[in-house]
Parts: sequence; structure tokens; C-alpha cells
Amino acid sequence: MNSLKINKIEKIVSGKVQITGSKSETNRLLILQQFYPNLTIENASNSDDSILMKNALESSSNEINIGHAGTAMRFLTAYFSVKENSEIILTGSHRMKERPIKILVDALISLGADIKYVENEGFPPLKITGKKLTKSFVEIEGNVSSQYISALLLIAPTLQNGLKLKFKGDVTSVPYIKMTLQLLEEIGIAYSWENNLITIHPKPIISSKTIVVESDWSSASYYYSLCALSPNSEITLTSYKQTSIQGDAVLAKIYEHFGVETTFGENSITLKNKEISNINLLNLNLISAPDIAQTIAATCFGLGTECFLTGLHTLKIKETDRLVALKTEIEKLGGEVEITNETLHLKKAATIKENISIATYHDHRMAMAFAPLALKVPIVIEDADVVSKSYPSFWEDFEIVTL
Ligand SMILES: O=C(O)C1=C[C@@H](OP(=O)(O)O)[C@@H](O)[C@H](O)C1
Ligand SMILES: C=C(OP(=O)(O)O)C(=O)O
Repeated sequence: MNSLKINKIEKIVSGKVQITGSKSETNRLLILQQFYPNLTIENASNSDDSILMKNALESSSNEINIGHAGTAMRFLTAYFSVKENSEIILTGSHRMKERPIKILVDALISLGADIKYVENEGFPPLKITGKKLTKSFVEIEGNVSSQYISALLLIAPTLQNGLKLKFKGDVTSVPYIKMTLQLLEEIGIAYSWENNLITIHPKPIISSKTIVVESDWSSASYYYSLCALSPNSEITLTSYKQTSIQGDAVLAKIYEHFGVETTFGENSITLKNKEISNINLLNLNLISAPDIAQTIAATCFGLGTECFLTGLHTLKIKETDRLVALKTEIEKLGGEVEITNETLHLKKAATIKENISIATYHDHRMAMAFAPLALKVPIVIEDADVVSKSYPSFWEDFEIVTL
């Protein structure tokens, strides 16, 4: 699919949508399943990033290309470092070669790993020669990406002496680290986290375990946005639970600001627009939930609400520089946005321009975050297929709830 023109949506139809499983949970569990084959995964994500991860783990080739999948790149770097008798070139898309990985590579090398840069120092591709790692203490900076820390935690219980991991400085995207630890705990691996030190004991085998992946909360954000932009709307999303291990479940709280009420059912959530009067200014720190920043900015823009979002420094090194992409695309629609390296200030907008073509920059979340604005104006989404990175059936599901 190239450009997708979305006519103005008249209203939301009270539909029911089953979103694919969490890509973050799935990509962790796929790694763990290699170490513990008696782990069974249900409701796994069908995202490109999870398929790429699965194929990489099953591949017999000595060159693996993981495309745009950041978690796969980071988790596989750690995985192949401990896979004895393997020699792999791990590479990715043009953008992946710009996404930094030095902090993780340095940490693994300090544990004894054999990793070399194939092109530019600090960036993929990597040549990884797998070996047994016997050291058990590592210090790592935590403010660039939590994925480096999760990568180390995923291999930790397979190390002969387990792992003590100490953070230097602040830590970003903390709920993703907690998700990794909670999944380890669910399969019977104990951990402790005191101050800036996480300890994981070695665990060569586990008892048989089945984990049902909850549906993806970051993907749910696009329905929260649709609901916020459509008075009286109601949407039900299945395979969600009240006690989620996904940090983006914070959406339920955040969208209360826009009048969206969440009711938790047995295995689902129902979003209802309660038509409260709009707030004038939303101030939010999204350091714990970076993946929903684009959705929130687009919702605010659609509602004409000013917002000041902080804690966004990791957005610069994701699928694209999401701060620049948001500013560029919102300004094409008639908005005014100021950005720094970690903040976004959306000024109160007057009117939204019609039939604007939104560039997506190989970023699934640009496509999905801007689509709900069709409730306000007809809009064009360029390269609409990008959604498959995390949510392949997004456009089919979008049609179910829109008229
Ligand atoms: O561990 C994970 O599954 C993820 C961690 C976050 O990355 P950062 O820690 O780099 O912010 C998030 O943005 C990404 O989509 C998924
Ligand atoms: C940043 C994301 O993914 P990754 O870092 O895994 O490429 C995302 O899905 O928004």
C-alpha cells in the first residue's frame, strides 16, 4: 500500500477489536524460550518485529538482518554473545545503523563477550562470536535506552554466576525494565532490585510454563485517541487486563484528561467518551511511556488542546527522530510546535488543514497516531503499510470502528 486517503470519519461505531499481543512481551518471551524450551507462548504478537525476532532465532544463516526492530537488535546482541559456537553478523535497516548500541556492546564486552563493529564504531552491524561468559558484574548507563538493560537481564539467568547489574546515572523507560523482571519472575526466576543494583541468580532450567501475552497497550492508544476525538463514542478492545505489566497501560489514566473512561471487563477494556469540557493545557512527563507520545500529541492537536510534553529524549533515536517528525507533520496541518531535545510544546491550534499528506518516515507510530485526525478532516497517510512493524491489521481494525 502506498498513500492511504482517509475520508472524513463521521463517527465511531461501537465496535470490538482484538489487537495483537504486546510486541515487547513477545520479543522478551521469544528470547527466553530459546533458553527454556518448556516455555509456551500464547497470543504472541504478529508484528513484523516479532516475526523478525522469531526468524532470527530460528535462522541457520550467519548473517541476520532485523530491519527496523530495535528490541530485536538489542536483545539478539546479548543472545548471540552467549550462544556458544556461533559467529553472526547482526545487521538492520539504514535507520538501524544510526541507532546507537555502544552502551550495550561495552557492557557485554566487559562481561567477556566478543563483539566487533563491522562498519561504524558504536552502531550496527555487529560481528558477534558467541562464547560462555563467566563474569557476573556489569555497570551500565541507563538514560539512553532501557532496551540495553533488558537485553542483559534476559541473558542473566543463563550465565554461570548470574548477574549483578548496576546503573550509572538516571534510568529511562523504567516500566520496560520492570516488564523484563516480571516476566523472569513469572517463569520462576528470582530477582532483587535495591537502589541502583539488580541481582539475578543463575537458573539453567525452569518448570513448564505457559504465558498468555496481553494485547498491546501502545497499539490501544490509537483507539483512545479515536474515542477522545469522537463525542459519545464507545470502543471495546479484547485481551486486556487491569494489572498489566506494560507501562503504556497508563493510557487509561492519561486519557481521563480527555474524558475517556476505561472500564475493565473480564478480558477486555471498554473506552467511553464522557464529553467533559476540554482542558486548556496538558502537562505530562512521558519518560516512562515514550511510545505513546505521538498519539497524545495528535489527540491534543485534534482537540485544540495545548500540551507540553517532557521526558522525550529517547524519541530522537527511535524509528525516526520522532520530535522532528511530529513538529514537521503537525505544522503541515496548521499547528505550531516547539521542540527541544527532550520536550515538545504544542500551541493551541485554530483550524486543521484538510487533505494534508502526512509523511511517516518508516515509523509505524506516525501513521497510526495521525489516522484518528480523520475524525476532524480528510487526511492522507503516506506509506501506510509501515503499521506492520507493530500492528499489521491496524487498517482493517480501524475500519471496524469508523464510519
Ligand atoms: O523494551 C522494550 O520493549 C521497549 C523499550 C522502549 O525503548 P527505550 O528504552 O529505548 O525508550 C520502547 O520505546 C520500545 O518501543 C520498546
Ligand atoms: C521504539 C519502538 O520500537 P523499537 O525500539 O523496538 O524499534 C516502537 O515500537 O515505538
